[in-house]
Amino acid sequence: MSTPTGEVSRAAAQASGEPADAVVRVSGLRMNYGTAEVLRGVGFTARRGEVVALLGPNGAGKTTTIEILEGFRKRSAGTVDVLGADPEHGGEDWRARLGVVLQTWRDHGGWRVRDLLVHFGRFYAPYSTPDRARPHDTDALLERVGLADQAGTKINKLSGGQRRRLDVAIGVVGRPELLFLDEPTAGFDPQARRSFHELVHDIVDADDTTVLLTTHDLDEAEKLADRILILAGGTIVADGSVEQLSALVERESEVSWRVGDQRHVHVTDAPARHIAGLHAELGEDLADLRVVRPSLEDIYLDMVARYESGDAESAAHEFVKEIR
Ligand SMILES: Nc1ncnc2c1ncn2[C@@H]1O[C@H](COP(=O)(O)OP(=O)(O)OP(=O)(O)O)[C@@H](O)[C@H]1O
Repeated sequence: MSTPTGEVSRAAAQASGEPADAVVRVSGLRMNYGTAEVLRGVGFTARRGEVVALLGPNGAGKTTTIEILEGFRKRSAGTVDVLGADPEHGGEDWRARLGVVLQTWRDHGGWRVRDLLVHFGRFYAPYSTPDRARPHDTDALLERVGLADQAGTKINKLSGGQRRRLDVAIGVVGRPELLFLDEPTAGFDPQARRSFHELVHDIVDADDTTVLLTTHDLDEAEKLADRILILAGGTIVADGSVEQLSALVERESEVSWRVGDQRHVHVTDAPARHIAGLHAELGEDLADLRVVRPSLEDIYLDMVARYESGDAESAAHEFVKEIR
């Protein structure tokens, strides 16, 4: 699908059933570190304005995937298209359309907040277009991320939460079409996490930005993302909204009850009907009735536990069985 310059034909992509407004297209992506096969055929797309979470256990290959998409890491095989180019051949003009929220800046502690944003913003000015004036107006951006009062503060005097807000401001100062967030709220308390999520939504909605974030936390993926991709065993083992993925796992419930001393168990996709039948049949003899529906989280956490005990391949395999 790629031409020698890395451009991908939109017609070819549409013919293959991919969305026309895809900003990221990945297929058959493989990555080996020496003899270790970390990615074994990863494929997904992300559309314009979509917030996509790449979720998976420690060491599943999330950071590797986004580093390949950012053009920071050379893949072993597969096709990758990001904003119409192969990241391995993306030039400065391509890079200017991306935003990356890195872990907190430590090198610029003596800089003042506003000066640093102006400094980074200058890089984007030559890439301004009629549709997207670059960079963001500095004061408007400071206002939006809640740092207007800290404009003249030195970075080493900011609190942890304020620094993270500055990280986001730096990531979006060039008004990116695609923003990468690698484990954006690792180590946050619940309150800081919630306010960070609101900030990301606010910023990306305003510019219809596509966001690709990594996390190992299902709750974070659910709060931030329109769509979740679960990476395990080197491939994407599930792809959908939380509702879609939950619906897949909630098909089968386990109904258990007791009659006298005897306990009974029945697995069904229609628990209400089964319970009504039991009630009609057993009346007052029906005791200790329980319905257990495994949630997406139960199944995900089981998979992570198995994965982290060293059984990555069977963890991924069992997970796929559970949700199909
Ligand atoms: N430069 C490298 N050289 C060799 N192996 C690497 C390198 N970078 C990552 N790995 C290995 O590749 C695997 C995937 O790592 P990666 O950081 O992409 O996973 P991750 O899903 O982002 O993990 P985490 O959630 O812990 O950050 C791990 O086993 C890691 O040890």
